[in-house]
Amino acid sequence: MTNAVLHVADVHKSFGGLRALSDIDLQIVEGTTHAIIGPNGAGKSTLLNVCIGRIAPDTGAVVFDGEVITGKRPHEINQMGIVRVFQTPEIFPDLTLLQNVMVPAFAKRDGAFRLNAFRGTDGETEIREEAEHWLADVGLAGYKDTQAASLSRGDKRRLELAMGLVQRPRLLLLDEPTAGMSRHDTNSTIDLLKKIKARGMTKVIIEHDMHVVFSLADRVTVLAQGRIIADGTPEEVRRSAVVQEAYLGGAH
Ligand SMILES: Nc1ncnc2c1ncn2[C@@H]1O[C@H](COP(=O)(O)OP(=O)(O)OP(=O)(O)O)[C@@H](O)[C@H]1O
Repeated sequence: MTNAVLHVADVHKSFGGLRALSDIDLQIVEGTTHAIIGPNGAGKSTLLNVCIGRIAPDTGAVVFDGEVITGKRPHEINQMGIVRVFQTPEIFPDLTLLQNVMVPAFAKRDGAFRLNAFRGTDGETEIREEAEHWLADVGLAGYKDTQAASLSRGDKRRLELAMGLVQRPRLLLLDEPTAGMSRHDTNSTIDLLKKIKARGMTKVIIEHDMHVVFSLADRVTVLAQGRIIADGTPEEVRRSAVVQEAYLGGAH
């Protein structure tokens, strides 16, 4: 048995007559960066949503740190240490960057964010310092009092990452971290994610950009039409005839 942090065990999910996930069995090993790739409609988002409790599988289970999490609510799974960032920008545009990072820090400590949390509470200094630390970590220390709405797309992603890191996740799920970014922003995001990778944090990345996948992943799982068609090192996957066929036959 491997030291899997997350085990997706024999998961199936249909939407009406459409089989979005079939026979999915996947292990995410502690300390690795594991990419999930596949053509449009392959089932990547559905799989991620099953892992964070937003979608219930028809059969099968998700086991996190030895505990079955299937059936738990998304916020419970989040509290256990699975943090998802990106895809939809989930920042607070009217708040400053510092306040944005303080919100999940409060939520992590208190189990929920209280509207009056910014007003002098016992832990505010500690939480402020924690938020400042993670803003600096993603390179945004100089903008802590700036309103989040004014950030560039790349910097919004950095902010989201800080909001995820402040929760000190056991497993970080990155949903298309470079979608819609310029090559320059993509490369600086890769550098940032490499820095986080060097600390040994376990990460799952859903990504279309192969440059990002091959720059970061230790292991790659390829989905097509709801099934795992390949799983291996980036080199093994790159050379796989089945994978090449799936991509040539698909939208990419
Ligand atoms: N809530 C839903 N109701 C019905 N069908 C759905 C639902 N969510 C996803 N699907 C379908 O399930 C299949 C898998 O979708 P999913 O979004 O998981 O794929 P994906 O690999 O993330 O695609 P993309 O790369 O385009 O985001 C698709 O055919 C999609 O249309």
